[in-house]
Amino acid sequence: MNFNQGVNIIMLEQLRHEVLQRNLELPSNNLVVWSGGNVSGRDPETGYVVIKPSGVPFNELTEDSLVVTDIDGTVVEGTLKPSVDLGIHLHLYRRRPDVFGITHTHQPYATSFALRGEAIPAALTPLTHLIGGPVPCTRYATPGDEDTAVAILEATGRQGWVALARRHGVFAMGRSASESLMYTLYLEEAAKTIRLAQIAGPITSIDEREAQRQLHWHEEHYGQNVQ
Ligand SMILES: O=C(CO)[C@@H](O)[C@H](O)COP(=O)(O)O
Repeated sequence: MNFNQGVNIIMLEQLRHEVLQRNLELPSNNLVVWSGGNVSGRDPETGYVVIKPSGVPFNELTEDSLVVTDIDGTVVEGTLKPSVDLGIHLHLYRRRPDVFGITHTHQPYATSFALRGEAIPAALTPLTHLIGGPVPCTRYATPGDEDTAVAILEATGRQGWVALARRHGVFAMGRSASESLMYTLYLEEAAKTIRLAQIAGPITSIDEREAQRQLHWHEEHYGQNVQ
């Protein structure tokens, strides 16, 4: 075994661990039930993608049950059939070199907007800090079909991270599997708060320039990895 192979194996082990943990956080955060939804991650060195197997309930998932494929969908490791949404994940990875993790959920509050074909308005922090504008809703695409990825990219443009798939759920991209999950969690919190506020009456969005100002402020000041 040469050194490079050793590094790759360690990196994929780390990625497997991260992808398993993020998948397990889908049902524990009420973003999906049973075996719905999925998380994947892309290894920056090999370009391989680690994804959940199809139809396996989350309480039966293990690191060994995850499937590793190349960017064309050829299985390079794993004995189970990959997620039915693999083609959507791979299409997004091919078109977005900055994306290294994808989370797909059926989270109820955000999906209530997707069902109505409505964007989630940029109405409050922390969503505005993270997204800096409304979360768009795609045109209809058949669930599971790669066309869903085409519709997502139409809605997000080249830089957006999150879209509502019409009559389906949420797809979030990130610089890692963990970051993509984070977007879905903050999105669900915001969607729930907006739905609760809407019971009392209509709500308004934050002004576009102020939402962008919040996004940039957050990038410059929030967390430990800033000056
Ligand atoms: O919404 C869909 C079907 O498009 C999926 O999210 C399924 O709910 C989960 O599929 P697997 O990842 O288990 O194949």
